[in-house]
This record gives sequence, structure tokens and C-alpha cells, in this order.
Amino acid sequence: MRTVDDIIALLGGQEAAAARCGIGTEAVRKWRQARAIPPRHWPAILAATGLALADMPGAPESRAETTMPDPDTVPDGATACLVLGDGSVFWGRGFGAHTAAGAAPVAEICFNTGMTGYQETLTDPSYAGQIITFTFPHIGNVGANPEDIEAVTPAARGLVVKQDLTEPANYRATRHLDDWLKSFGIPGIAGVDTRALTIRIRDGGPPNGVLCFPADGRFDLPALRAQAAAWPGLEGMDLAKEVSCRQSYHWDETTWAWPEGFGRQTAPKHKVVAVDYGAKRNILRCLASAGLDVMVVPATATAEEILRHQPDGVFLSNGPGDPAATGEYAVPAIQGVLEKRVPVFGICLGHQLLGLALGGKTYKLDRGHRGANQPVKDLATGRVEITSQNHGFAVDDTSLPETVKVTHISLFDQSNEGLMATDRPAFSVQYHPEASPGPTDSHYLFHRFVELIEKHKGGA
Ligand SMILES: NC(=O)CC[C@H](N)C(=O)O
Repeated sequence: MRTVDDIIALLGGQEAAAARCGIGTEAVRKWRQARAIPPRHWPAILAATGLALADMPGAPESRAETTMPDPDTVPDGATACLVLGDGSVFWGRGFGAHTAAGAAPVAEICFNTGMTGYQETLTDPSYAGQIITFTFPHIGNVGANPEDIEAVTPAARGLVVKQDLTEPANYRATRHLDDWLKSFGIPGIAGVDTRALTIRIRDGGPPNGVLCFPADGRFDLPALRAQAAAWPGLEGMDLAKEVSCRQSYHWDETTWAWPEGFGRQTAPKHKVVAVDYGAKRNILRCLASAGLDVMVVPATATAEEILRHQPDGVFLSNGPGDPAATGEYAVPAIQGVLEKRVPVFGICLGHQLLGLALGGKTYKLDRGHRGANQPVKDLATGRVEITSQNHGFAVDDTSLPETVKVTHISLFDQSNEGLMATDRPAFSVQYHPEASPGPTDSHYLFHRFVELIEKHKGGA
């Protein structure tokens, strides 16, 4: 690494440096004071001097990390690796559970940009079949607790982080994240250049990969490469059946509030059946808090089985995998419910399945949306909501029949984020109004569902 003065001298002095970077001499004086050069000026300096990025004063130390693409020899300090389907290898330090010989988890590698809620994210059943790269560095900072879970068992197959797990410092923490992961057999890898991995996912689509953290420190790279390459990918994969409940059950827990914690529902007004394709608990809590008596039924429930409960409304949950594959059993059931004109509300996978049931198509996004700061526009009001999202598939707007209106779009890529039927009481959103983790801008949708039920009950 060069000093600021070295660089200024190489550029020909303060005035020449300013001219070559297109800035004032005052700015160059500030470089001297700060002993660092802001990264936005680096490209001009590199072009003018032929120096390397690592020569820049203030270049982050991360360049010295163990992560290196592609080496077949295990670098010093590396105890785990992430092997992608194209054969490339990210080395790092393992944490959580060791992977058994020949049984390292293989999955789609996605990234999540959320700055909070890693425990909710890891337990969101929609992450089945995925290894999550967290772009936020402080994973582990609030430990783990028995409340911030979206399902009892984490669905994600592994996690990739840059920094070693942060020590827990939160009054609600009952365990270290490392311990919690071990107890569920989930491996993690730290020391990975998650920015490089994220850019790769963003530019090339989500790769398949294997996360290997062997207890004996032995890596069979050819076998891991073959395993990653052979995995068929999420397209065409129905995973909802795997994470859904086996039997129907009643739900009455309401949302968390400080200092009481979770509540219990009293005197619900309307009865809904929630079809569990991999439902997050906080969705069920939001339904219960909105005054709905919730009966949860398995993903494979038929229209007849759903309607047998005589619901005032039917809720279609989030869930993992490809909606088109799940639709094989879900679509006929949803169509049966729609035929009876029972009000329907869907979230995420439930939204995609409603789209299919109404005659639309779904497709795999080049870039999935996963994080807690995704802007969505409500086309009716023009209002922008900051939303929590986690999806890799989407409803194709252009495939929807005239009786279906697009209600919301993503302001990141204009893809579909919501729809409503104009000839039946049914609507849905691609994002997660229940948050957990994330902002609560969209909680109003649960009340919209109640209003739709009440309108319908009133004979509308
Ligand atoms: N959160 C969800 O319900 C995800 C839906 C679907 N599995 C997708 O990835 O698009």
C-alpha cells in the first residue's frame, strides 16, 4: 500500500493530482489530512499511474482474507469451502455444524441484503433448498432465542458470511448463533468475500453450490464439484410439500409487542383457512391479530377439504420452490375455492399460485429479491412501501387475463408485486407484509383481507 504523499508525488504534485482527478486542490489537501483517498477517486488514479487497487491508501484489509477463487490447495486457515456448479471454490472458516462425509448440503446460492433478522430469515421455510449469503457483516450480534423463529426448524441449508460470527449482545439472546446452528445440523462459512459472491449471483444468476465443512479437514474437490454440477436447481422443484404441516391445526398466537411478548387471540370475528405451503409464523400471527380465527391445513389439501371448514376467507401462504411445480396440486384446490367465491388472500408463493390459478404464468427471475428494503409501488394510490421480500420466481404480468389487475410493482426491476381479480374476491402480494424481519409499511393488507371478508359476508 502507498501513502497519500507517494500517490500525490506520482501524479506530479497537488495541482496536477487535482487536475488529473477532475477535483479541486482543496480536495487533495484533505486527502493529505485524512491520510486516505476516497474510493471514488481511485479509478482516475489507477488510470493515471498504473498502480494496483491494493496500492491505494485506505484500501480495505479484506484483500488479505482467506477467500480465493479456484485454488485446489487448501489455503492456510481455511476449514470450509463453498464449491459452485461451475467448479469455482470459495475458501473460508467453517462454523455451525460440520458436514458429514459425502453429505455436504447442495442448494441454490442466494443472497439476502437485510440488516436485521438473520434468525427469522434462516427459519423462513421459503428458504428450503437454498444456502443464504448474508451481505450484512454482523451476523450473530443478537445471538439466537426461541421466539424469533418463523418455523421450528431452519429451512436454509447453510449460510455464507464475511466476518466471523459476531458475539451475541442482546438481552433476549439465550444462545450463541453457532450453538443454535450446530443443534440443527446447519453449516456456515465465514471469511468469504461476500461482495464478490453477491456480484457474481447478481450478474450471472444464482448458482448451485455445495457447502463443505468437514470435521477431518479433508476436501474431495472433484466430488464436491460433481455434486454441485449435478444438482438440478430450483426450477421445476416442488418443496412446499416437504415443509408443510402434516396435519391441520388451529393457530391463535398474536404478534409480538414489548414488553408482553406474543399474545393470545380473544374473540376472533371471522374464520379463515390458511393453506400452509411453508407458512411463516408471523403471517399466522398477523392473521390472528387482525381478528381472524385461523385453521392451518396442509399444502396438499383439496378444495373440498378446505371448504369443509366453512371458511369466511382462504389464505395462501408463502413457501419454497418453483410455483409452477407446486401448482400441480395447489392450482386445482385454489380454483375450487375461487369458484365458490370465497375471499382469497395470498402472500409470495401464495401470490404466485393465485396468479397461476387465475390463468397467469410464473417465471424465474434473473435476480431474486431478498432483503428488508425493497421498494414497491401501489399502482392505485402511487404510494411506495418499503417491503421485506424473499422470492426468486415472479408472476408474468403479460400472461394475466383481462379479469386480473396488476396492483403493485417492484421499483427495482418493475416486476409484478401484487394482483387482484376483478370478477372474484381475490388479491395477493409478492412481498411479505408480515415483515419479520423487515419494515411494517404493508401491515394494512391484513386489514384489507378482513374488509374483503366483511364485504363478502355482507352479500357483496
Ligand atoms: N417467500 C416465498 O414464498 C418464495 C416463493 C417462491 N419459492 C420464490 O422463490 O419465488
